[in-house]
Amino acid sequence: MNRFPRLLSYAITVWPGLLVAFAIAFSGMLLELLRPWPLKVVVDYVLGGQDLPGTLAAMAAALPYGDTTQGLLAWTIGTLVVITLASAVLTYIGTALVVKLCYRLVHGLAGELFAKLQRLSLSYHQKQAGGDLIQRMSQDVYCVHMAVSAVLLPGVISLCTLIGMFVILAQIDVTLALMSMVVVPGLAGALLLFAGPMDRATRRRYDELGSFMSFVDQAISGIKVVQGFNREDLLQAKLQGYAQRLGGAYQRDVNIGAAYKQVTLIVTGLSTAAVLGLGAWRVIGGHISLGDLLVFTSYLAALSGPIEAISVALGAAVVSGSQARRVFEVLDSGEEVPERADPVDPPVIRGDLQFEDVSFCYVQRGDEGPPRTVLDHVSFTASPGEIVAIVGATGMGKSTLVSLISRFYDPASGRVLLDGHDLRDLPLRKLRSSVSLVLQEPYLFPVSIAENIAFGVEDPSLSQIHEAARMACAHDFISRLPLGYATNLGESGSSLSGGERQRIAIARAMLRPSSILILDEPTSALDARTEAQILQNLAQSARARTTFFISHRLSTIKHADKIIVLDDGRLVEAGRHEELIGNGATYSALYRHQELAVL
Ligand SMILES: Nc1ncnc2c1ncn2[C@@H]1O[C@H](COP(=O)(O)OP(=O)(O)OP(=O)(O)O)[C@@H](O)[C@H]1O
Repeated sequence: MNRFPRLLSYAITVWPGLLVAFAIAFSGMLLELLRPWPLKVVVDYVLGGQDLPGTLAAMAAALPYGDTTQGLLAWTIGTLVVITLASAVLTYIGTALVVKLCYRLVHGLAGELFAKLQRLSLSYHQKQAGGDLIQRMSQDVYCVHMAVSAVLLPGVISLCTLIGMFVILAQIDVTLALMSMVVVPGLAGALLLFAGPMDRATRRRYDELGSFMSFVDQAISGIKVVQGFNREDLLQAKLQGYAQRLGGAYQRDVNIGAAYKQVTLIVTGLSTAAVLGLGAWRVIGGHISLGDLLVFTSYLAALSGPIEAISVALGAAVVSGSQARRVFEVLDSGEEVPERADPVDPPVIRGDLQFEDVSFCYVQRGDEGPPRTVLDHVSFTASPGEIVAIVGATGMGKSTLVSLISRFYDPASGRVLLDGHDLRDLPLRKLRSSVSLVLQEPYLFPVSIAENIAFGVEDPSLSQIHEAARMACAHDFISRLPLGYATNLGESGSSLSGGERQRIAIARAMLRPSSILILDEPTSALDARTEAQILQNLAQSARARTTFFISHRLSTIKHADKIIVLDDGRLVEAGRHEELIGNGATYSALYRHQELAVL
């Protein structure tokens, strides 16, 4: 669907409020149309001494002192004051209502965008800059506000005002009225000329703003590295570059908008001058009265209002359409993890996993060359109650392997089966709710410790949270904090040490009653004693689950039920510690190497 009509389809969702807003705006428009008439009454009938025409004479006679010159003047001025006041009140109420409706639409669109972002695959998020997505979420969603408040309402009302004025002007003088409409094709031509450049300039401006935001976001997130390496100057210089590009795009956008506005003003001004000249000529020729010309010229002056509003609305339609494109790009992105329309939905998930000839490569961007195989025909099984350790040198595909279990990615070939079902046939929510994760870089939210531990579970009790923390050897250090479990963590838990963050992440995983537990180097920042204690607790709780444990410290995984050894994406060995040592191959070489390193 075209961007602008699609934006307007959101407006329909608040149609009762919009109808009221239109009704208020129409009333305001009618008042505006009435505004010049008291002028004619004063000039022609009060000052000019002409007789009031039939209806007006009857109305005046019905009013106290309406049939006297002073009375008529007082009533006419009174009417003008009432029109002015009523117009102001209606404008205020209308504006407040439109703002309320528009914010509802903006929040709705932002909510839809956020929901979509949460569903989009990891591959999508790895390609997108976070700052740019924030820009789309926080700024570009206002396109729907602009579409309603700056395009739809003023556009329709101004068009009706224009038509109303034309009808009235035509009654005074058809030739002049037609002449005053010469402005319309002039404005249409200006829009045709400017729509393309305005669209491109707006798009570039918001794209540059997104890049700027992303740069600032990354610089602030990496502030420790920046300060530690004394690279503030480098980032400052880079910021200047981003700011300059943004400034250039901003100026171009504003300049094109200003040029469009000036061209529309010139078109309006020229047509007004022509009509004024012709009008004066027709008064001289005796075709219309001086009062008629006054009414006509005040309509003509008033005409510039709706005409300008229409040209502004058309410009706003282009700008909101450009912003909408950035929102719809995300909404229309098909990079969600695909789900079957009729998934298999087993009542319970036991955690029986089977990798069947699985190969995988990350999708590369166009400029990154051909995809590299990260997992190469990997096959193995893991049963409930088993602790499966995955080992191998760095970059061999260990994290990638476990990320297939949560369906962060799908295999390029082969299958991963859970309880006999291909993961792609299971409902995604069900699959993910049966998996508990501790990621290599534990992410903590800037909320309390208790909320962080409780993240994966609906309303756990405090004692359950404490128990999970005890299992993760985190209870003691949390209890020593002045605010204990209520301690609020900074961004990404920056107020804690690396080992403390890891233990909170482990507690979060422990609390979740899932049939699969994935621990990706969960204890790399812990001392040997704490690590041993956590592993012991884990071994006790692991009896009911299938546990995957990735570690570079082979001493920690000696007691695993199965050890899988990856080498350059291939599964080269699998078995218990003693068997693999006996094989004298990759694992035993790695193990011997680490033993020597300890000595
Ligand atoms: N999102 C990604 N896009 C492209 N390549 C990736 C991506 N993530 C990982 N890789 C590449 O895939 C390979 C395997 O990475 P993976 O993280 O699975 O290794 P690993 O064995 O867990 O390493 P480590 O022990 O260092 O954590 C690496 O060469 C890595 O560079």
